Amino acid sequence: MAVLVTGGAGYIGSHMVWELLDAGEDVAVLDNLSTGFEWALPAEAAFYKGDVADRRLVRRIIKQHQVDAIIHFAGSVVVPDSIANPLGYYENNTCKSRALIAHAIECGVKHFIFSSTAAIYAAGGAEPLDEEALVAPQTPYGMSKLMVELMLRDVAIAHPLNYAVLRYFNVAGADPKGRTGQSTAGATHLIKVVCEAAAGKRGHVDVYGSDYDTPDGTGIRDFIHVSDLTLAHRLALHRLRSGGGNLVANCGYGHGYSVREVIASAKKLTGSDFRVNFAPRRPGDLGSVIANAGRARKELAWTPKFDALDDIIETSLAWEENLTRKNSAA
Ligand SMILES: NC(=O)c1ccc[n+]([C@@H]2O[C@H](COP(=O)([O-])OP(=O)(O)OC[C@H]3O[C@@H](n4cnc5c(N)ncnc54)[C@H](O)[C@@H]3O)[C@@H](O)[C@H]2O)c1
Ligand SMILES: O=c1ccn([C@@H]2O[C@H](COP(=O)(O)OP(=O)(O)O[C@H]3O[C@H](CO)[C@@H](O)[C@H](O)[C@H]3O)[C@@H](O)[C@H]2O)c(=O)[nH]1
Repeated sequence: MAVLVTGGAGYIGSHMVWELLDAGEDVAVLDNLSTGFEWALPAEAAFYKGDVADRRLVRRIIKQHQVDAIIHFAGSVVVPDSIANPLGYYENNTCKSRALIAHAIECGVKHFIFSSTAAIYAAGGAEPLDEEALVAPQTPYGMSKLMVELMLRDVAIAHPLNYAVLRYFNVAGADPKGRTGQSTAGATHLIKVVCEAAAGKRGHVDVYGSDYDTPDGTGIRDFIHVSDLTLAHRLALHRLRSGGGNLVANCGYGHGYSVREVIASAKKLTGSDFRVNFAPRRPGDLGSVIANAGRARKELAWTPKFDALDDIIETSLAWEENLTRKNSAA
C-alpha cells in the first residue's frame, strides 16, 4: 500500500512527503516540475516526472505501488496569474484534477485528499469563517478549486471513493528539521517576501494597504505552519482509511497576524532593519481572513504544534539561509 502525492516536489507537497515517510508510509510522487524541484524530494520517495492527467503514467504508478490513497497538491497557485490566464487555471486545476480523479476511480483507489483554499469563500463573510460560510470565489483560482470540491462531492456518491477536502488559509514556515521549505523564485507570499528581505535577498518590502479596518490598518491573515498543515493531511488519511467518512475542513489556527506584525517579528528575530514601503491596497485583497478551524480539531483530533508567529518566521528564515547555501554551492 502506498500514497501517491501529486505536486510532491512543490512547497507543501515536499513537506507532505517527509511527513509520510517519517510516519513509515511508502510514497510515490508525481510532479511535472513546472514549479517544483526534484532536489526537494528525499531519495526514499519514488519519483515520476509527468502530468497528473497522463492516464498511462498514473495507472502505471497506481498499479506498481498499490496506491490506496492520493493526496493531490499539483496545481497552479498564483492568484493574480489566474485573473490574467483563467483558461490556464481551469485547465491545470480543474480539468486535470477531473482527469486524475477519473484515473483514480478506474484503478480502484479508495481515498483522495484535495488541496483547497480559503479563496473559495465569499468576501465580507462573518469571521471566523466556518465551512458553512457562503462560497463565492472572487478569482478564477478560487473557482478552479471550488469546482474540484463539487466534483469530489458528486463522484463520492456514484463511486467507492471517499475524500477529504482541506481548505488552507495562509500557509507559511518550513520543515523544522531544515529538510525542505518554500523555494519558489519570485514568490509573492508575504512571509516569503519578508524573510527574503531580512536575509538581504530583496531591497525592501511593500505593504499593500495600511487603511484597512484592522487594529493597525494592515491586512490580517491566519498563517498556518506548513508542518501543522501536513499533519492535518496525515490525520485525514488515517480517518479515511479507518472509515471515518468524507470531510471538508478549514486549516488555519483561528486567529491571525497583521502585515506589520509579520515584519516586526522578522526584524526582531534577525536584527535586520530592511526598508518597508507603504503602498496602495492590492486589488482583490481583503482586510482580514481568519478560519474557524474547530472542525479539523474535532474531527481529526488535530493539535497544531507551531501556532506562534515567531516559530513560523524562524523556520522560514532558517530555510532562506539553507537556500543561500544551496545556491552558492550550485
Ligand atoms: N501556498 C498556499 O498558501 C496555498 C494556500 C491554499 C491552497 N494551496 C494549494 O496547495 C497546493 C500546493 O501549493 P504550493 O504552495 O505547494 O505550490 P507549488 O507551486 O510549490 O507546488 C505545486 C506543485 O505541483 C506541480 N504541478 C503543477 N501542475 C502539475 C501537473 N499538471 N502535473 C503534475 N505536477 C504539477 C508543480 O511542479 C509543483 O511542484 C496547490 O494545489 C495550491 O493551490 C496553497
Ligand atoms: O509583498 C507583500 C505580500 C503580501 N502583502 C499582504 O500580506 C497579506 C497576505 O498576502 P499573501 O501572502 O499574498 O497571501 P493571500 O493574498 O492572503 O493569499 C494566500 O492565501 C490564500 C488562502 O487564504 C491562498 O489561496 C493563496 O494561494 C495564497 O496566495 C495581504 O494582506 C497582502 O496585501 C503585503 O503587504 N506585501
